[in-house]
Amino acid sequence: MIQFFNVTKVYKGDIYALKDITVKIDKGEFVFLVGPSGAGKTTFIRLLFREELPTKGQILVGGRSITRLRPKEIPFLRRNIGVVFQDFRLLPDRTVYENVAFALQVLEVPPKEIKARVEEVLARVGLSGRAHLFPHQLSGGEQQRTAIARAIVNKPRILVADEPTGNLDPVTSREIISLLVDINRLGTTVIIATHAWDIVNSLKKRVIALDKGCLVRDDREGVYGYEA
Ligand SMILES: Nc1ncnc2c1ncn2[C@@H]1O[C@H](COP(=O)(O)OP(=O)(O)OP(=O)(O)O)[C@@H](O)[C@H]1O
Repeated sequence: MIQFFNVTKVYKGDIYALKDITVKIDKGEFVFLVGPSGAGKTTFIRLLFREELPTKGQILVGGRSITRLRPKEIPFLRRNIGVVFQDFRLLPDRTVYENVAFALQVLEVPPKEIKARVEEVLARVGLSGRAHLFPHQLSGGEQQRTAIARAIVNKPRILVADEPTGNLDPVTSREIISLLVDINRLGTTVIIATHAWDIVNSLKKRVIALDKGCLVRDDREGVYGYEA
């Protein structure tokens, strides 16, 4: 479902963020992407939803080359990929409900359907009673749950998260990762870039390790490998 073929990304200033990465992630997998700061994790994720283009190599998502998409085809790729960030990126002047609904409004989903789908997804992330609150009235964990609800409300086939627990305490971090595991159990491919070594070590999921832009490890039931 996701394939990187000899992908290299060089940023301005001759910075090799990724070097010759070849990797395949199947439909329905749960993958941790680990590695020290600057290893290339964020770059990997940005390439995946075509926020950046590779300097060399090819990336396929669902059998299609995403490096060759025309600009007007990019929204179709992004409909299949939900993205969650460390800093939540919620709209501060909209409620939980409105933040999630907005993702469907831009796709011109009919209002009646929006209401049903937002209510369903908020129940799924455990926020039914918090729908009317604004982001500043929520805990960090609740803000991240809102961001996850927004990312999955359109039922994407892939969910990527870039350090989703980076701003959260250890207990809340575990809850958020559990939620992502639940989402994966229902069939969504989940890819998480993280420094949370204790969580990675306890879950025994696939671990892809990057270091200085190189893929240095790919283990089926992996561990973090070193302390952050
Ligand atoms: N837009 C950019 N322009 C120039 N260099 C960049 C850019 N984005 C990332 N880099 C560089 O590419 C390398 C990989 O960065 P990346 O953010 O992908 O690493 P990371 O593993 O996500 O790090 P962290 O764990 O600190 O978030 C680093 O050397 C970084 O400084």
